[in-house]
Amino acid sequence: MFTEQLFEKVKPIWKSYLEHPFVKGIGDGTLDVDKFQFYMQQDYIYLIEYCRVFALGSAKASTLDTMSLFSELLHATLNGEMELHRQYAERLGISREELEHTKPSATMLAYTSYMLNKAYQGSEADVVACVLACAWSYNYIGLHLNEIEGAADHEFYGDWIRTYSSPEFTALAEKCKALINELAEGKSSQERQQLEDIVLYTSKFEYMFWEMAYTKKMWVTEEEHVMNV
Ligand SMILES: Cc1ncc(CN)c(N)n1
Repeated sequence: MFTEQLFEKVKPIWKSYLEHPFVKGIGDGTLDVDKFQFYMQQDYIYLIEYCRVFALGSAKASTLDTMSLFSELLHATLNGEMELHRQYAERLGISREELEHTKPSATMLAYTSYMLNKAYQGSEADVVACVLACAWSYNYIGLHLNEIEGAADHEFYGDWIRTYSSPEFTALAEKCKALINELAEGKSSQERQQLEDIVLYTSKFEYMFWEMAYTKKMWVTEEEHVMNV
């Protein structure tokens, strides 16, 4: 199956997520809350753009089943996953306004711009390739962290782990996998390579996102500009 081949390609990158201090910190509950807050705000505005990618998928869908799946993913992200962020924001004393108007970091903007560009230019299969690493790798991380004794019961990070390891989130990731397997069938090796490239690039962006969150990196600082003149 196409997703099995894809997994072999992205495995080293995805394994590095599990070793990343941000992800490990969620798993053992030691992550600094200010880093999580930074992540959660960037992730909220990431998800707004991610929803637009699903909408493009619906517009490009060649069957009603595919159109329906993209609209299901859009609905689940807007009203399910983003509700997790809204609840964390409330716990952290961040208003809805502030959350929605978070200033974008360079990595968040680069990642979402890449997905939107590919989704606008490409086919419905390219759109699924754009969202695949997002849905599947979060489920992969959620399921791994859920195996750590007591992690899902952590009073702060437990909600995050329970969301991404939930049967509902797992089912959505599985639907994305099934759709790309269906769409990849009958495609030329060049077209399959194109899909694989999108999944590889988005997987690399996922790592950069964890790193951005851990270092709370927005943009190159004034000092760095000065040093490089
Ligand atoms: C950056 C990122 N990638 C993926 C997901 C899971 N939808 C997310 N919330 N944020």
